[in-house]
Amino acid sequence: MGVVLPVKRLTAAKSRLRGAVTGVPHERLVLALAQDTVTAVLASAGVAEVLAVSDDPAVGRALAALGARVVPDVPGGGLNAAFAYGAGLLAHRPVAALAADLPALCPADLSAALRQAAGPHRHFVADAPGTGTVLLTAPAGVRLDPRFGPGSAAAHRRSGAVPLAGDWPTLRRDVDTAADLDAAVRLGLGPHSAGVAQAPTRCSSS
Ligand SMILES: Nc1nc2c(ncn2[C@@H]2O[C@H](COP(=O)(O)OP(=O)(O)OP(=O)(O)O)[C@@H](O)[C@H]2O)c(=O)[nH]1
Ligand SMILES: C=C(OP(=O)(O)O)C(=O)O
Repeated sequence: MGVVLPVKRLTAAKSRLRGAVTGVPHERLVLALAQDTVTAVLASAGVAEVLAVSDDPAVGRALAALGARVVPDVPGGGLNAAFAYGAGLLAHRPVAALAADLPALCPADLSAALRQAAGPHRHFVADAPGTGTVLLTAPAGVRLDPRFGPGSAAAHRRSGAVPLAGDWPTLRRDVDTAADLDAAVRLGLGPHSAGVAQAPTRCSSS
């Protein structure tokens, strides 16, 4: 499976999270979320390649250092354009589109979801509240057709993608707000976010 992760420019990304950790620059927190997400993805069984889509040079350097391939964003395209572009570059193999704001992600949860996503259909995993999407997959040669954004779980279902029903709490825990970050802290954070938020670490990513 090839995994595509989009990361906005750090100054603009995750605006609802701004100020969530007192004394920590916003850009540092957002980068740490992406670093922990990529670290867990790279440690997950079934992942052959990780492609980050970002225009931010600091994101590019940090994620490339972890082992991701990094390509620039689609000018003016937005989140779904970034996912579609990245998926197109990996279309020779099954593709997974993953939010880059999953700092509690454990490789075991992602690996289990990717195993269930095998087969001829597109699949998705809803976020913890059930309205958003954290993961969308497509078989090799099938258009990803991402519909991320408000109400994306219903939109992905309407588009024909099949919901995956596993528990996977660390996969479903995306972080958009300070309350989401608190919930992720309770699961245990990856090392980058744990350092930034001075919180406990999660399952081992290696
Ligand atoms: N490359 C790229 N990534 C994006 C874009 N928009 C969102 N993302 C990333 O997609 C993931 C999910 O982002 P969201 O939480 O939906 O969006 P956000 O705009 O960063 O957050 P808010 O400002 O709080 O709405 C994060 O990793 C973002 O950095 C985009 O236009 N291009
Ligand atoms: C983009 C999405 O979510 P959020 O902005 O809540 O991260 C989504 O769930 O499709």
